Amino acid sequence: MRYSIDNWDHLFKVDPAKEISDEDLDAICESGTDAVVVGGTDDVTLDGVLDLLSRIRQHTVPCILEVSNLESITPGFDFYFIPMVMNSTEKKWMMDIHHAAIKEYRDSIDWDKTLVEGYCIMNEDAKAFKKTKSEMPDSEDVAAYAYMAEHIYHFPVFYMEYSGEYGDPELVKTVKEQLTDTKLIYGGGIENNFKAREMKENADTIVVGNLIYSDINKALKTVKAVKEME
Ligand SMILES: CC(C)=CCC/C(C)=C/CC/C(C)=C/CC/C(C)=C/CC/C(C)=C/CC/C(C)=C/CC/C(C)=C/COP(=O)(O)OP(=O)(O)O
Ligand SMILES: O=P(O)(O)OC[C@@H](O)CO
Ligand SMILES: [Mg+2]
Repeated sequence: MRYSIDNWDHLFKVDPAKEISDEDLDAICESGTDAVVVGGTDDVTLDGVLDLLSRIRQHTVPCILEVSNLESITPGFDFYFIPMVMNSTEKKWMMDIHHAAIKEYRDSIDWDKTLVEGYCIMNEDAKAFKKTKSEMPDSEDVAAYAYMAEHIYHFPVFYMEYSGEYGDPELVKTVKEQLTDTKLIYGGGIENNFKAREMKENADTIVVGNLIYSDINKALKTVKAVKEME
């Protein structure tokens, strides 16, 4: 089947490095979310990825691997998200690691199922920010990254990543205004229905991650909250 992000309002992101009960994972998969993303920053192993894949595969929800390292890439997902960290100070996270992956996997890649994400990480305390040695952009920088994502790199997705922290809705609005074809994903600190809706006002798609582990019932409610908009 060919999936498309064009109609995705809501994604859950589950972390292979974290424990999740069958009951909670089943509820996530049956919640009505548009897809379940498997991804994290630290301690992502092939075993952890395969464990989640086999459990999510018991449901019909589309299952996406957001690739975080070369060691945990595996076939079997409906879709692959490839992060490229635009505000990293190291070329590795925008070029070298992808170059290595292409050398290893180029014959296995189905580009119809692969989506490149221009990431801008905006929480200094996030593991991904530290790992990629990102530098904090100001509003003008973020808008310029978004514009570059669309017009220079032709990325299908620009991802405003506040992982662990709630971002600035006004900045999300400004960024959305830079984009025509490139889709805007917002993720970070969505911990209730209000925040889910506030970010979905301007982002094309919102991602709920940590709330799954801190308050599963609130996390599940965010699906209906954004699906009821419009
Ligand atoms: C066999 C097969 C099917 C092959 C196809 C595989 C495929 C499609 C390959 C494509 C080729 C390619 C170019 C791959 C690139 C692979 C790669 C290693 C990219 C680097 C990704 C990257 C920049 C990682 C750095 C960390 C990062 C930005 C992760 C994104 C996820 C993220 C920010 C999670 C949030 O963090 P979290 O862990 O949740 O934080 P907390 O724990 O604090 O909550
Ligand atoms: O974990 P939270 O803060 O919900 O962020 C979601 C996602 O953007 C993380 O990559
Ligand atoms: Mg997380």
